[in-house]
Amino acid sequence: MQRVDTLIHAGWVIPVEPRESVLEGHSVVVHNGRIEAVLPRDQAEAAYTADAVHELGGHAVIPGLVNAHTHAAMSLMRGLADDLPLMTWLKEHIWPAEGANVSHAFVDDGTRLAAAEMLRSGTTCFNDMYLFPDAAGAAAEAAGIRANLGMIVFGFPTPWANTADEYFERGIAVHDRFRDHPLITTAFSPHAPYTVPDESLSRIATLAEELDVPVHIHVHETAHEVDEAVEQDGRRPLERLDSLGLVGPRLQAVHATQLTDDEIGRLAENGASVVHCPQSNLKLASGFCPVAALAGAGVNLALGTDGAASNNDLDMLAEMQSAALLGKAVAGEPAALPAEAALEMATLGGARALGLEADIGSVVAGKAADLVAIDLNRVATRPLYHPVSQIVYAAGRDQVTDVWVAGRHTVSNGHLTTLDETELLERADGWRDKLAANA
Ligand SMILES: CSC[C@H]1O[C@@H](n2cnc3c(O)ncnc32)[C@H](O)[C@@H]1O
Ligand SMILES: [Zn+2]
Repeated sequence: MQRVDTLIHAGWVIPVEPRESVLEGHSVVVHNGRIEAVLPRDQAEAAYTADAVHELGGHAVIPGLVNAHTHAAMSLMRGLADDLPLMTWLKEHIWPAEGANVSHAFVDDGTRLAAAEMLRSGTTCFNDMYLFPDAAGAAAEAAGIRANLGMIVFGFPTPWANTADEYFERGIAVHDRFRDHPLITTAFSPHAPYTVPDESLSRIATLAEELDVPVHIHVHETAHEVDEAVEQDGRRPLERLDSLGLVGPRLQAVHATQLTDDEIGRLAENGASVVHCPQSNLKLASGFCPVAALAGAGVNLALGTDGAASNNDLDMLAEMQSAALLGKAVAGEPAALPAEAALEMATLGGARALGLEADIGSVVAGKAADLVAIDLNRVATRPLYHPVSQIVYAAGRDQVTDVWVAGRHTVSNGHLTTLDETELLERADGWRDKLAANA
């Protein structure tokens, strides 16, 4: 008998790799933060004893969800400005509020609040794009959640940096600080083609190769963005990014609601990922990402919530359901984006986009033990024909009971083990008062 850290006896294990696999009555064996084995329960019990044994018979265990695009600290701006189109929302509400209020302390508190919401709803990894990424990293560390921090770049001053050189210096300092961290990685995160000049974008193309990191950017979010670029520059933004060397396997193209067939082909040929944010696109009326066409062309698809100021939650289960339903509506085809494909987008697709597929995204021996247990023994998900159908089309985040990140039990029976929720709420209220006073 081998002694290990944790044994999870599940009703079903949904490994995601291979896509259609559902392992009934299986156990996940966890040791030193990694998945040691996934076995039928009787075999696991015959071979292993564990310090912690979890009986989760009515539960499905899935890979930790990967939120592939968010602005975590914007949880403190949830509900600040609703029901507006993107550029009015940004220019008249969000950017002024950020200019007046965002600081290291704001990002620390906002990211902790977001991490609590994400962990409790089954997200174990988030791809962040926000000011003060050093504070976001420290908050993620405290929460015990995996994070990819944005080395952000804008073409104008913000509370984080004033000049192009300052953005690069500060971003690279964050990269260096977290270089060997077990849960934290970095990406270049130029905000968008319309806010970052060519010189900075080509510098990013070179540095991303040197540092071996992805490039995370909002692109083709609205028709207005594309039309304005064509008017000013004679080219569509993706063409401009391509000419600057940014359309390649490192690219995480966020939103991509406006794509021609040629552009879909170009993304596929170059191995780029698209990060679909259906609820933010719906709320800002930005447009519809052609996910079925992208999947058909072989483009890797990931899923993100965007920030809580435009979503207005960080709930990846709900996002999966929206993606699956909208994918069918946009394609005019109910077979487009089946439940298994939506789950893959929210897990392995995100891991691939972040360059972390060797480590996370599926429940496979050797990968990190980023795991989520969902209680299917509830009225919302019974009777049960297909666990994956219940997870994608019916389950709510209140059904997430247990979460492990690299083997650490961060949510236990619905309770966060790493952060004090009462304190998070008090601080959130404090920021609400400050933002309201500064408005
Ligand atoms: C580079 S820091 C992130 C920056 O992005 C802003 N933002 C939030 N949501 C969106 C969106 O959907 N499109 C474009 N920009 C967005 C956020 O307020 C920060 O300023
Ligand atoms: Zn965004």
